[in-house]
Amino acid sequence: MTQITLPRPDDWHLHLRDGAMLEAVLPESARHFARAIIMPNLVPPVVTGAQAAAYRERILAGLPAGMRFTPLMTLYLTEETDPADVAAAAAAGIVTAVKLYPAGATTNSASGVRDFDKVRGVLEKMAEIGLPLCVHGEVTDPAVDIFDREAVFIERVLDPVRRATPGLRVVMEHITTKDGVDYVRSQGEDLGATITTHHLIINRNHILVGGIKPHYYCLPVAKRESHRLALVEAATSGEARFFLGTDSAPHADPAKESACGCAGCFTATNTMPLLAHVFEAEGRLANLEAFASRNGPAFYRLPVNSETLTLEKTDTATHWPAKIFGGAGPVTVFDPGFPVFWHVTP
Ligand SMILES: NC(=O)N[C@@H](CC(=O)O)C(=O)O
Ligand SMILES: [Zn+2]
Ligand SMILES: [Zn+2]
Repeated sequence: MTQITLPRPDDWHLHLRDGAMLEAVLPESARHFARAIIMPNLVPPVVTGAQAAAYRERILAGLPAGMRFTPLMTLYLTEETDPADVAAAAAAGIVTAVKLYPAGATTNSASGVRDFDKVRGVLEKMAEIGLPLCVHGEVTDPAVDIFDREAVFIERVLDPVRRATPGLRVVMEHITTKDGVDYVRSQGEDLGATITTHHLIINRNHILVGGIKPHYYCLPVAKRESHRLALVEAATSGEARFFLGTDSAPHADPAKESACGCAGCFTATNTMPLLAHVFEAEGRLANLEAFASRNGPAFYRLPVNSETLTLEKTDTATHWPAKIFGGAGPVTVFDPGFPVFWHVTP
């Protein structure tokens, strides 16, 4: 038996949704993670400080008795966002970051940004107060191939926006390419990146070979194997600017198993055992602590959690429920497609 104990991990990119879905998925995250950056892409989106405060209350109210979990709230950046509201929400401790969705890039992103000149005032205010911008980094130009959208976003949008706003602290969310890894490494300390669990495990073949697998479909879509390998190398390197953001994104099964299925993988339940597997396979288990517990707080200028989490490896494969059930319908838990021998100790 092998064991590893880490400071309790955090999830720096999480979709908790609302209502019945929130109630079903919240314990799955709270069981292992101390804090999470909560994505604001509800319908309608969380755009003001008051809405973020109300959403935080709904999350805390949904937490089962005996569980501790701190939701770190974000605001959904729109072309109408008021810099003063953002600054007030940050000063009051209501929001930890602002989220940029290019309009139409992903699930519930219709209110996102089309014209970056319209958000210049907000970005400048954020640079001034040190509030991070979390970015869904894909262009939405229909002429750009879906597998190239991250690389093109870096060149056409991200790099120009960062140059135009010196001091802006940016997290490239859920990077999926070697281009993303290389860009982060080429830049200074004001740029970080989250990497998801599933992008360390699947490539585009997993989605498309032998029949289409809707539960492996997420955005940004998984890329070819060479990109997955670059992500694994970066995540397991221990380097400070790469940290865990699961992007666990629940959709009820009928919405995924459909002629037009939703994007999102649900990994809240089994992320920590899966990461232990991936890091051990690289001979880098010792760096799991950096990736899951230390680098995120360092970037967000928050303390590392004082509580711990222990993972244990046994001779028998770990089993998770294939689905979790709640009022919003069944949600399929991400299946890595190979046996995993790690579990989180109770
Ligand atoms: N990752 C996804 O595939 N889906 C996310 C949105 C997002 O993070 O882009 C969702 O909200 O369902
Ligand atoms: Zn996204
Ligand atoms: Zn997401």
